[in-house]
Amino acid sequence: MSILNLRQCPSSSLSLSPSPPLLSPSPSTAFSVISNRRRCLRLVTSSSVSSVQRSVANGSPAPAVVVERNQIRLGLPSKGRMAADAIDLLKDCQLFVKQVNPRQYVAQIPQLPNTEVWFQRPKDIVRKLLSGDLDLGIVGLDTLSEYGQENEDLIIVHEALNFGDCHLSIAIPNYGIFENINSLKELAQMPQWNEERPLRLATGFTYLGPKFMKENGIKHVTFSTADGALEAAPAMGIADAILDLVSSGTTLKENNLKEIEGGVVLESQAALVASRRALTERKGALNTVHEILERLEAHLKADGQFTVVANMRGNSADEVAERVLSQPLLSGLQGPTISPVYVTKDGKVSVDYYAIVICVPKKALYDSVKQLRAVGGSGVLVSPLTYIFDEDTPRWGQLLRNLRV
Ligand SMILES: Nc1ncnc2c1ncn2[C@@H]1O[C@H](COP(=O)(O)OP(=O)(O)OP(=O)(O)O)[C@@H](O)[C@H]1O
Ligand SMILES: O=P(O)(O)OC[C@H]1O[C@H](OP(=O)(O)OP(=O)(O)O)[C@H](O)[C@@H]1O
Repeated sequence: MSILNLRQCPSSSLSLSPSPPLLSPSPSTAFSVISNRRRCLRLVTSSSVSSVQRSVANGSPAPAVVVERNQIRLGLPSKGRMAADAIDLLKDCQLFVKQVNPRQYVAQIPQLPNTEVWFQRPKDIVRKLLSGDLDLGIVGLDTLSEYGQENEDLIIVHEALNFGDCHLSIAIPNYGIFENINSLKELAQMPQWNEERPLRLATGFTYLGPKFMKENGIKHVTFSTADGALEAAPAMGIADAILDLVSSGTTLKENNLKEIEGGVVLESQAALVASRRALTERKGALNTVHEILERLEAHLKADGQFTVVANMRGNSADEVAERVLSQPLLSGLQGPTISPVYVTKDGKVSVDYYAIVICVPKKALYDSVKQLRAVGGSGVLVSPLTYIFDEDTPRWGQLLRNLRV
């Protein structure tokens, strides 16, 4: 599919140039017509290397100015394993993405009236953040690192959105000459690899792969690339090893491959990313990112916690507090809330016991209940927490320092 984006452009400023090949030996057929003026003709094709990617590869900043428009643009994965989770996460933050139909690539979030959602492939979200066509995006850290190539215009606003967990890792066969090889060091030292016969690594990560091997001093290595099913490459005799994403590890196991010590290039999960230029120059972008960040943090923080309410007999709130705080899992977020429970006895209002309210991490729930019981807690009620809004989000302060605003 190709999109013709027509803006007026002086013909003298047009340039038509074939893109240089990256790692792939086949010459790219991508052409871009670009201008350094704001009014220009841009031809966007689905070919492998776009003008944006070329500018990333050259390390040069994308547009010199922020393109004028009124809406803040948030890029979300259009399909694949991240798409539904990204929408669900926003929904959990009370940000409802309204898409008229699934084939429409633009949507609205009524709660953020100045923001448009654009559905894009993850790698295109990164490219469009760099070109200035998107301001914010949700992508995996792996995609960000591969296509962002450490470009300083990309800022990670929230690095742990709690979905899309995986890691990028080298894997080798668990048979033949690799049977006793269990680390990157051992792999590098195998006598089989030399200038004439280097280690052949198949990967879709054509930026991160060579960078990682270089950083680890592995010289005798060549790279090949494919769009999927890389795990088949060693058995087919096309590669000696692969570098690919792993989550459950099932695909590796089913293809008689194993990971090796020191072979993890990066850990990844979904992240909220922004264009530095958009945050500093686009009106309203910083406010929007603040709101999204606050909602995300409040939801994600609450997601790992339960509210626990229990009753406890005692002579005073202070005495109950001492008992509760003697237990390591019962201090809550800031400390327990302890309130008197009023009862009527013989016509008189009195306080025999206290209600304790604390937040406990979900994974420590049962141990916390045991500790509560151990100090006299009874009638324990547990309910999920929806949001925890702190006074300020540490990531917001970090972002402002990063932007130096
Ligand atoms: N087991 C996994 N394998 C691949 N990606 C995973 C896995 N687990 C989580 N992810 C995340 O999902 C992203 C891949 O999503 P998806 O498969 O939709 O896109 P893609 O393959 O990058 O897209 P495209 O089809 O446009 O090339 C990865 O970049 C990573 O962040
Ligand atoms: O560790 P696992 O849970 O088994 O997941 C890892 C596999 O998932 C991804 O492939 P995907 O399903 O996207 O298909 P692809 O190979 O066609 O990209 C990735 O490229 C691995 O092949």
